[in-house]
Amino acid sequence: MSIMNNPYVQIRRELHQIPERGFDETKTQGYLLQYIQNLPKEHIELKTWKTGIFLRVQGTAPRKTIGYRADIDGLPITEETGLSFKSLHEGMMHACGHDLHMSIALGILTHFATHPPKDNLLFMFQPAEEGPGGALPMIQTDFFTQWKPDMIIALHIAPEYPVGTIATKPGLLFANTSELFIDLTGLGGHAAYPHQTNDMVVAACSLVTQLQSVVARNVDPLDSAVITIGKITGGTVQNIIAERARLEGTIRTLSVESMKKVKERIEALVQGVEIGYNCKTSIDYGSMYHQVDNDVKLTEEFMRFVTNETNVNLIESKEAMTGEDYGYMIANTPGFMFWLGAESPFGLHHSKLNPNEDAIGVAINTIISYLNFKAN
Ligand SMILES: CC(=O)N[C@@H](CCC[C@H](N)C(=O)O)C(=O)O
Repeated sequence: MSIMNNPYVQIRRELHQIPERGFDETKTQGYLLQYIQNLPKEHIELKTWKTGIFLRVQGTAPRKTIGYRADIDGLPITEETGLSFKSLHEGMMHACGHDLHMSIALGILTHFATHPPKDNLLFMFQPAEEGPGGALPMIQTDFFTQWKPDMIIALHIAPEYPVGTIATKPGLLFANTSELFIDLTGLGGHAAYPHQTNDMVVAACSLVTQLQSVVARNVDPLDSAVITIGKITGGTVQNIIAERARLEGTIRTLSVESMKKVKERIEALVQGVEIGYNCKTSIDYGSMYHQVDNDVKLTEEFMRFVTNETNVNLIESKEAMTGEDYGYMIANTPGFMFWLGAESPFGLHHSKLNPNEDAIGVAINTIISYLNFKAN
């Protein structure tokens, strides 16, 4: 397929305009179903699950099933790209490339719906990757058990790599994650009478600073961890001392042991704030994601395939502190994930992320070739 005539660029743009939050992707699911409706039906079977879709391409002489996963949700970010096809949903944006992930999956699916390989293919359009996580409940369904793949693959766009790059590694690729929500409740009051109150804005600010010491002083420097507080809310108006504050963040670690240790330290610091600022606190860890652990043999084989059989430039990447609930999909089924170069001066989760759409054709061609190699 020539990149110039790639219809999946237009599909990506249409999906880009309708970003929706996890498990709220009704328009997105409707768009995907309408597209699939127009594919030849002889070789495909479809089941919807919540806002996601399972779709099996029946192989001509199946010995196994190969899974392909694409995530479908957007993020609560106000888009600032100025693109003609920018988001039509106020305050929502496909700022993590899932619009590209879906259009690439449709491109691959369209090819195999008309040219089925010997083996079965299972396409999974998965909701809620950004949270609270759709992969784990999706693999716990009867649909997944019935059509169970023997291996699964997935990609994620990478704004930092040029188009034409694929980057991955055998073994650990993405971190363990845990969301983090901390609520602080004290005694509010008049801005001019701080001595009669317990100010939760001051307590929250102190806690944010203390949390950074966990990574700096409690985690082995040769291991890696991140604590990010992405949102702080507190108080009501400028001249009232805040009764409540809330921190919302995420924890990332490369090992399960570090996650446990980081949480213990966070709990100790929160307890300290409770005593020091005379307030009540609560911690909620929200959703947690299993690390993405690429199957060594399959990933090495894929890396050799990319090097020998395609015009794509392969890079052996390092681990990243990003999280992906796809990790659950390949925790008990062999599989791997790879980065797809989609150069953009602004990175993932940025309001100006503008991936290079030429990456769509590169991915469709490369994955079709790889699946032809594995499934025939
Ligand atoms: C690829 C990517 O950016 N994934 C997200 C996953 C977020 C999981 C969860 N909501 C959390 O924040 O812990 C990421 O932020 O890495």
